[in-house]
Amino acid sequence: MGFFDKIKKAVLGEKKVDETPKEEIVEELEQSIEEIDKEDGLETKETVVVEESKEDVTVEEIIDSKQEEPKLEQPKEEIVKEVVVEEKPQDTVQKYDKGLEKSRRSFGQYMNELFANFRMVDDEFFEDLEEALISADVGFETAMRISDELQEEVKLKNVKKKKDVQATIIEKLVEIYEEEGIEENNELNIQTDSPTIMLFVGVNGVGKTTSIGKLAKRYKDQGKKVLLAAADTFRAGAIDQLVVWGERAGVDVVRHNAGGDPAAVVYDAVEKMKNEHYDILLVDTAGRLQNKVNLMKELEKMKRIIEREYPSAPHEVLLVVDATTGQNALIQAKEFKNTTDVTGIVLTKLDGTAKGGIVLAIRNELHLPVKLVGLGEKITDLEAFNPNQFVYGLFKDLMEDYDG
Ligand SMILES: Nc1nc2c(ncn2[C@@H]2O[C@H](COP(=O)(O)OP(=O)(O)OP(=O)(O)O)[C@@H](O)[C@H]2O)c(=O)[nH]1
Repeated sequence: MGFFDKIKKAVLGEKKVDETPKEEIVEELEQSIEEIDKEDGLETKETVVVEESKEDVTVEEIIDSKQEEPKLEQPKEEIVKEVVVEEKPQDTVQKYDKGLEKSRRSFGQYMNELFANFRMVDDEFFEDLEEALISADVGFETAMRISDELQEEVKLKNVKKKKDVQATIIEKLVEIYEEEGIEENNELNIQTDSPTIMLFVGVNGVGKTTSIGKLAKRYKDQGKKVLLAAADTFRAGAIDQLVVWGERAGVDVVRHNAGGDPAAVVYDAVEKMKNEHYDILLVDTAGRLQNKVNLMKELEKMKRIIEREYPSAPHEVLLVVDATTGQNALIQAKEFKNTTDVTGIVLTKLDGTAKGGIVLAIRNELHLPVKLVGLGEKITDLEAFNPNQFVYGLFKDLMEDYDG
């Protein structure tokens, strides 16, 4: 099996996943329902029409709307069930696929430009390659590493053909995720038999509150009792925003007034967690990097309060960074890593950027695991980071070109 086939298999499974676009699934669903309606002598047109304005309408939403319809009992439910079952496994693949579209396109473009005038693998080619990789936001160190490794490989295997050089580059990029000896656990450290507490840090506007809201919704849907703590007391807006996300997700929020002591919010939240038996506590903190000492002290104080009640907590300190800021995200991550014990990264707004290569830089230069990725603004658009899916989403077109 080819190198890229292995990745494809890991992402898509043995069988080729049906890549039917959601619109087509919906259309099929509508047609099936119409047929059943005709058999039943019902006119369904107006009830099954998908609202044009709802661009991102989910199959679940459509299904919900259909379940309200009268008289269509068993047969429609069966169709609906089928669609749900088929949709779920590829939903994540599609989200990665869509979320990484811009990055994939730009990466492909850099590679195409690089190889447009390819003649041979000489010094000039390696310089151009380094430039192309840096432009694709994989980071300076990563670009140099790939270039060095490629030079060795070229000598070792006498790689000359354009196609083989291209394949080797992608192979090297993918290998960054597969290095032995570097432990990377992309799973969130969720406790199964005791409460889980996670702190979220990151500068303003990166998507901290949104990510907390999305994660809260996910755990709530799994039947967990979730509590949020608005410990970013620096800005009144941040508190209000968390309250709004709490409402959206249907979970409780502990809040104080703006300007209060964040540690006092955490104290109240921990008490509430203990007394009312919450499963998960997500703490929104203020991430003011301009004052590192204060930030460190503030976080340490919060941790001490948490540890007093739950000695193994916090179970995660997640740094939220905005992928659209590219290299700035990397710099922020480096600074936070030096300031506090970050256990993982939440990389937001991947859908809005062509700088998806930043994941490779974070992986190669920081050795901090990316644990969650934001792939859109909807409450369901937060995904567990899956390296295979990421790599496939980023290099899919190139893999298909080179691996046949
Ligand atoms: N496209 C896209 N937008 C996102 C994503 N995550 C967050 N956003 C948007 O980013 C903006 C900022 O998000 P917030 O959650 O308010 O950021 P924050 O870090 O909490 O910022 P402060 O509240 O100012 O500290 C909002 O408009 C979000 O909708 C994502 O994954 N994709």
